[in-house]
Amino acid sequence: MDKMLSVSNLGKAFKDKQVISNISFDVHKGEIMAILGPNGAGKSTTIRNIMGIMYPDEGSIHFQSTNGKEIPRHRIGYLPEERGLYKNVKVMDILLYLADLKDYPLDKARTRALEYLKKFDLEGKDKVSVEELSKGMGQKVQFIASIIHEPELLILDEPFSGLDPVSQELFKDEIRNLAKNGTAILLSSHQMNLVEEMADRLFMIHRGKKVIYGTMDDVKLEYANFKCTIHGNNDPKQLELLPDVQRIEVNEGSTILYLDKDVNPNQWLKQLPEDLQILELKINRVSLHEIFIDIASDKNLLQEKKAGEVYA
Ligand SMILES: Nc1ncnc2c1ncn2[C@@H]1O[C@H](COP(=O)(O)OP(=O)(O)OP(=O)(O)O)[C@@H](O)[C@H]1O
Repeated sequence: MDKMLSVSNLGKAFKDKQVISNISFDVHKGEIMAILGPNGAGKSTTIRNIMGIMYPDEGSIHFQSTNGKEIPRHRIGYLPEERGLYKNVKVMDILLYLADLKDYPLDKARTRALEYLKKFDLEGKDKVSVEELSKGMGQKVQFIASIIHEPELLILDEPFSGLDPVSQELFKDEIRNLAKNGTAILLSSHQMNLVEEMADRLFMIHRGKKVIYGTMDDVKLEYANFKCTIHGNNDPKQLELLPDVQRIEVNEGSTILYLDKDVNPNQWLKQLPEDLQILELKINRVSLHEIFIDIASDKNLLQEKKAGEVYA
């Protein structure tokens, strides 16, 4: 697959504080690559360095188009984390102004703007000034601004934050469409369910360092171990001592047993003691959300893996 963006060994410090180090990943044509991590992990700093809003202390950033040449800046789209458009300007005027800055033909931009406003339930808002829009509407207009010029590479910093579920679906569909049509997409998010549904690959960052990098399938296979939820009145100590149990979580009337990697659930179930009270039992894989929480809270789901050693 064509690499459109390569980030190599990026490092950045603010005063004495190292905020990101050794960050390396690629984004390919037609893929959705997610960068995720807890608050303060370094996602926006990484993106701002890529966008040239600040300069890295170490490492390099390389944009490459499918024709082998560097992607010119005007072929990149960017939705910054800080939302905000000029307030007393009409929606169409701002979209055309931003398209013009990207050297995009104005007649095409006008047609695309009207199409997208319709698609995002903002039909007729082209003549309204930005200050009259709700927060979500403003976010939609800013999203349109980031794609109006048909970018080859699109970078979206927290595109879903503050959106209602219907608008989230609209954004999701459009982002998928863009990827299907060949746009390389890098998005940051901490909404795991959305990332799990959409991303082809992901890069998880924690305290400025890589903890996971790979395809969604690889990540699930590697980290999404099985967990077994048992409803019943049982002694947590007995459950904790069962084979292949990494750790347990005791809730009211039920216990979740997090199992080791590579456990075969059929065989594991066969060796449960007969005196265990089972009112209900469920086996499923941990979600990306749980993997994320474990990493963010330094629990031991990844204890066998040292951060940064997982994928090249
Ligand atoms: N301009 C700056 N000066 C000093 N420290 C900064 C600056 N920008 C970011 N930081 C620090 O860098 C760290 C990473 O911040 P960053 O905004 O990249 O995190 P993030 O992963 O995007 O977080 P969030 O999900 O909360 O937006 C934080 O500790 C933050 O305080």
